[in-house]
Amino acid sequence: MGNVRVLALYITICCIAFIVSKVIISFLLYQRWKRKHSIFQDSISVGKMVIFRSELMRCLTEDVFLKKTMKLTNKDILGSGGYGTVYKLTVNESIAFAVKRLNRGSEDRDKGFERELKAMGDIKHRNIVTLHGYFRSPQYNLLIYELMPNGSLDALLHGKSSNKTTLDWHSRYKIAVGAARGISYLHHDCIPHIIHRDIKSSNILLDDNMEARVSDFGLATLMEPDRTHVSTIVAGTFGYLAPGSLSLPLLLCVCVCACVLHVSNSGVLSTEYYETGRATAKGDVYSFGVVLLELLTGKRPMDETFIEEGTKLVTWVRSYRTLYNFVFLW
Ligand SMILES: Nc1ncnc2c1ncn2[C@@H]1O[C@H](COP(=O)(O)OP(=O)(O)OP(=O)(O)O)[C@@H](O)[C@H]1O
Repeated sequence: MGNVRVLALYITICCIAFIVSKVIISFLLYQRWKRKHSIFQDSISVGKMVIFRSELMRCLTEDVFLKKTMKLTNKDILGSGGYGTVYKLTVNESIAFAVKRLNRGSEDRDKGFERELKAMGDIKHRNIVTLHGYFRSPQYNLLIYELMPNGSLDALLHGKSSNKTTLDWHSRYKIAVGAARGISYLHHDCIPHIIHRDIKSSNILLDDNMEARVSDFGLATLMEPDRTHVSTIVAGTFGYLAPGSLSLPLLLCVCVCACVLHVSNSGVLSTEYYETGRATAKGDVYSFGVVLLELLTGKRPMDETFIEEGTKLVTWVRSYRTLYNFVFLW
């Protein structure tokens, strides 16, 4: 009888040891999986957080922000660009933000971060994405933006067919006018004036009313009102950069731009950013003209078919204009 009891005891101990070891192994594997999937593997508790005062930001204390940020995973990625990755940070069922992470270490990224802060700190305009605050730590710079639920114009026009929405002409017109108002505000009403330098469809985001909002001020340059240009190294996105002179197809768009942005056509014609490295407000107007062509044609400025044919959107539209001139004006 005594032997049976001892055997039972052994079996019980073995079972308990087996279960405990399984629990410990599962816990360690889970920790490893979590570390692999979490974006912020190192603690980011050391850093300085600045929140610009607004009603909405009352719910976001530094503690809540850091806790939620540490839990971000790849599933929360909204998109990524040349300077960093943007995540959706959900605070509660009704409040969410877009957090842009810029890794520190590269001088370029640090400069981009400072530019965004300088340019965006005080801007409140219905056609510009609001910057709510930022967090600066030794490893990362984080920018906290208003979340744009309808993504970017680029994704709407050229995204995967599954999530592509067809834009009617009224929506396209509304987006064009909204973006023009945002750019006009940067050029004329901000002191110092702001030259965006990277106007393109992926930097035009859409709010819940499909209203256009200009975003991404990582290349923005500040300019005193009495100056006409700022000399910089040429940066921006190929296909949107102003060349030595304005090509004909943009004339149509420029008429619209000129009306809304109060820039004279002759001014736009003398844009020379690509050749001289002089950033001017007119360079933004040229890039905006390319966005208008994108809205009108639904084609990317550097569409694959264009590259195959050794052309680009601007030149392609020009060929149609030449045809139009030939048929109707000759
Ligand atoms: N406030 C926001 N709300 C919702 N989505 C956003 C927001 N900001 C950015 N995004 C998404 O994240 C993507 C990446 O944005 P980001 O500004 O980092 O790069 P980009 O403008 O696409 O490219 P690049 O930085 O190379 O010019 C955007 O295309 C957009 O889809």
